[in-house]
Amino acid sequence: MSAILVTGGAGYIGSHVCKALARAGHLPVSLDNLSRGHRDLVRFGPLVTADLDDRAALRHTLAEHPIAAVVHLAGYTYLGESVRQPGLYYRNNVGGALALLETLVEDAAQAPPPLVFSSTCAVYGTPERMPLDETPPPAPINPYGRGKWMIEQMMADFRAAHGLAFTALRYFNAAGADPEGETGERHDPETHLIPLAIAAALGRGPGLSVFGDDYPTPDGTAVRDYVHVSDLAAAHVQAVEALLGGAPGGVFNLGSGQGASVRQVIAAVAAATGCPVPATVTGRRPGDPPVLVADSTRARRELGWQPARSDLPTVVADAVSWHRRDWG
Ligand SMILES: NC(=O)c1ccc[n+]([C@@H]2O[C@H](COP(=O)([O-])OP(=O)(O)OC[C@H]3O[C@@H](n4cnc5c(N)ncnc54)[C@H](O)[C@@H]3O)[C@@H](O)[C@H]2O)c1
Ligand SMILES: O=c1ccn([C@@H]2O[C@H](COP(=O)(O)OP(=O)(O)O[C@H]3O[C@H](CO)[C@@H](O)[C@H](O)[C@H]3O)[C@@H](O)[C@H]2O)c(=O)[nH]1
Repeated sequence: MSAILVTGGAGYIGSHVCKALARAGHLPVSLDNLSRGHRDLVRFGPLVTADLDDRAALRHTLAEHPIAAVVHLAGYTYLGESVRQPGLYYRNNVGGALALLETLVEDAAQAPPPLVFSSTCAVYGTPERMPLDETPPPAPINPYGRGKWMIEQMMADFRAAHGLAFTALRYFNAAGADPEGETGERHDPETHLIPLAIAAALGRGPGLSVFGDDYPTPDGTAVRDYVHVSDLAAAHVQAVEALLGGAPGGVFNLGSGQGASVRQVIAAVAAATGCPVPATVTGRRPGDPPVLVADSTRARRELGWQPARSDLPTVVADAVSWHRRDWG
């Protein structure tokens, strides 16, 4: 059994990655400062409660467990917040990643463990061609995306200087929840469309704000690619195992390949809950591109990735089941 360090393992995607790693016979060792994660979602291996910046805790964790690889998910994740508070994002996400990278390569006598990094389609900015493969040069339009692109470039520099092998997984919109109900999405505050639409439908939150209906899309609302979090988790296991097997690593877009507009998501939530979603159109959210849909051919071909639950009705149904349970 190999121990895999999972930063951000108490978070939404991280907890699903831990489950998938454990299922595949690995020991996920979560490192999370619990600033936005949840202790009770760490169910599949030990938790080290520490900040990425705490180099002593990182060193101790690396010494205590024979860490074969690292999955680096820890970070802040809100595009809108990053526009309002860029310093927070550069300090936590870029500064945190730098502390991690420097600690991983500290012991010059040993090859650093390979790293799988949570990147995002937000690195592409407002690309012209859809679906989107990995060829357009990154041109992020918000501090969150710019920070993720900086981290990808930092990892490439660490590869050149220190032999760090890495894979960057550029996720589109993570959504849904573990179909067995062991973990799911619990952001606080919640800003993501699907949980907010479910909360509005079930009377657990305010009516939904639709951020703009004047986009150049068929119904005027923004189009995104909602990919099931369990499918994302499976890709992490494949990426880790490829690196452990000596593969060179790479950059992969992870999405379902299907675009859904905000209005289509609202309709899917209404169908899954049997309740209408009260919604009002407000202005566009700064930093939001009109359309993002993935071409994940490279991940399918090189990692053998096969998304199984990423059709919108399944994504929404799994999210509804989780929230009904989690909200009690
Ligand atoms: N949710 C999405 O749709 C999406 C899409 C693309 C990329 N991502 C990336 O995936 C990763 C996970 O996203 P998520 O939705 O699970 O978010 P999340 O907030 O649920 O999880 C992030 C976790 O990181 C922890 N964390 C944050 N800063 C930390 C620090 N300095 N030290 C230690 N722990 C820290 C938080 O406590 C939290 O548990 C993030 O890097 C995010 O940018 C998410
Ligand atoms: O109350 C809301 C919330 C969202 N939206 C819209 O719904 C879409 C999806 O928004 P959201 O669920 O907030 O996700 P994103 O802002 O697209 O960001 C997610 O997806 C990105 C990749 O696309 C990741 O990088 C981020 O970490 C992750 O939070 C966007 O068009 C939003 O404008 C609304 O209309 N109303």
